This record gives sequence, C-alpha cells and structure tokens, in this order.
Amino acid sequence: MSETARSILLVAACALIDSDGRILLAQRPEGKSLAGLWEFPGGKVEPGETPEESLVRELHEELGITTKVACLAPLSFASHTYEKFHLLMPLYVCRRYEGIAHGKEGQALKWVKPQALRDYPMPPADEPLIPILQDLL
Ligand SMILES: Nc1nc2c([nH]c(=O)n2[C@H]2C[C@H](O)[C@@H](COP(=O)(O)OP(=O)(O)OP(=O)(O)O)O2)c(=O)[nH]1
Repeated sequence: MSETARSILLVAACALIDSDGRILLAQRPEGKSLAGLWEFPGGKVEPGETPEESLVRELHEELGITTKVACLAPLSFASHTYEKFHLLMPLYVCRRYEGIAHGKEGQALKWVKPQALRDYPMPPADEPLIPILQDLL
C-alpha cells in the first residue's frame, strides 16, 4: 500500500421521493464535516448490517419514517476520494414509506424538484448522482 492509501468508507444513501416527484435533501449540521451542504439521508453502514438494513435504520433515526428493505431500489453509487477516506456510497430510491419526514436530529430538510437540485450545494461525491436522478424523475 502506498503512503496515501485510504480506507474505503461505506455509506448508504437514499433519494426519498414524494408523490410530486420531489427528492428529500437534508442539510449537514454545523460542527460536522461538509457542514451546510445538502445531502441524501443515510449514513455509515455499521458492522453486521447490510446497506439496505442500515438505510431502513437511518431513515427511522434521522427522519422518523418507516420503510422496508424491499422498498429500496438501487439506482447508482458514488465513488469519491476525500482527504481522509474513499467514499463508496450506494444510492437507493425509496417511494414507499410511512410517516412524515422531519429532521429528528435538528437538521433542515427540503423537498426539491429534480430540476432544482443544483440550487442546493451538495458534497462533491454527490455531484455525478444529480443527472442520474434528473433522468429518472
Ligand atoms: N448521508 C450522506 N453522506 C454523504 C453524502 N455525500 C457524502 O459525501 N457523504 C459523506 C459525508 C460523511 O463523511 C459520510 C456520512 O457519514 P455519516 O453521515 O454517517 O456520519 P457523520 O456525518 O456524522 O460523519 P462525520 O462527517 O462526522 O465523520 O458520507 C450524502 O449524500 N449522504
């Protein structure tokens, strides 16, 4: 391994879609890395979890909504080198869930039309995912 070798960080993320075809973005809070940027809900996959199980858990913890592994459809992934790690982030689409999303950890949320995604600054890893979502929706 070279001196600059980074470990891979596996993060599962979700494009939650509402009945108007809008996508839910969450703002990263102050004090965290990439603070203020808008991201897809999700988080690190913990040991012993599948990415899908991790997302079902995170969506409940972060947004208070309930969904199922079977309601998560893989769409694409991000693969991006950050300074401290290499992010590998599968992106799922979820259209079937119960409850009303609210920022349970104090984070701002926004339902965004696909054409307006570029109005919300996102982490660099997410950039290539935008046209994929715009094509889908
Ligand atoms: N959930 C999510 N994370 C993303 C996206 N894009 C992106 O680069 N990330 C990065 C930010 C974090 O480094 C990591 C997700 O970590 P996390 O949400 O579980 O944990 P965290 O923010 O508390 O982590 P940290 O930065 O405090 O270490 O993935 C995205 O669209 N959604």
